[in-house]
Amino acid sequence: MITWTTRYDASPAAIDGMGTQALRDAFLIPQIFVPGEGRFCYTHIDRMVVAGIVPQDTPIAIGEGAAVGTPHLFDAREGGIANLGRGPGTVQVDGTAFTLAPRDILYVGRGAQDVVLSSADGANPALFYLNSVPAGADHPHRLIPQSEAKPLTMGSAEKSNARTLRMYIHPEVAPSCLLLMGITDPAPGSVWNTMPPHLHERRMEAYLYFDMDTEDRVFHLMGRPENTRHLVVASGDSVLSPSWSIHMGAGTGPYAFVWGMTGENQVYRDVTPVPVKDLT
Ligand SMILES: O=C(O)C(=O)C[C@H](O)C(=O)CO
Repeated sequence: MITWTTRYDASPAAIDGMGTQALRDAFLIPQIFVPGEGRFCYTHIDRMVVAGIVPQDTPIAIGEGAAVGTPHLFDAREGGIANLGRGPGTVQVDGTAFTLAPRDILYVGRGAQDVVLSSADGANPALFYLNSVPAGADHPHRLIPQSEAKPLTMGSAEKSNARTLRMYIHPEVAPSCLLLMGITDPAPGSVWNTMPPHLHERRMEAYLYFDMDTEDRVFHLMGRPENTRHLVVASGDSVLSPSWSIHMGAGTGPYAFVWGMTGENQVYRDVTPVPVKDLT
């Protein structure tokens, strides 16, 4: 079964009037992985589609495009599909099979029609996570194993923010039209991600937190630098970060997250860092 929800964009001023639930309804996509289902969210934030797909014994086809107004989902879009489960899974794109080990990402180029996802073992299913954005150019489908991603080490243990960020869909690794996608792992004992917090006015971003203990939470910070809010996030929750919002988070235990971006450019360092002392 595939279900779709929608999120409209919100302005920086809108968060002034939002209580906790309104904030969550606008910026959080809760529990995206449901066994046997595909949960899709059409966001009006740069029209990114965010989805979790968990095939068990039956493959799940996601190529149909009614929800985006084209015959097929990828007629005018590209996408990245990460396997965040513990077991392998396969994505068939127009008859070509790509097998994704845990932490591999498949780039699906514009024009794909039949896209069918399956798990090798329904009892230990692949957890497929999709970011899809409008595309104006064709790039070939490409499997990016974790070993081919470009790692960047950032932060320090002294500041509790040492972490490894791996770029998968990025011009230096696997070209795309405007999608960027990667996975960040805080080092053991480090809790903070995305330090220093920053804005990138020319790109939106979606986070998907995963590999967390059921008891743990990440406190994800968002909002304008002078007007911050927080979202309490569990494993399998996705957070939408409009271009006007800072983003950073701290976890109560180990976690990882997938980041996906789109917008005007693919310049990862086109960001405006905000010193922590300037946040209020
Ligand atoms: O921990 C980090 O730093 C990140 O992963 C940063 C994200 O990639 C990001 O926010 C990019 O703008």
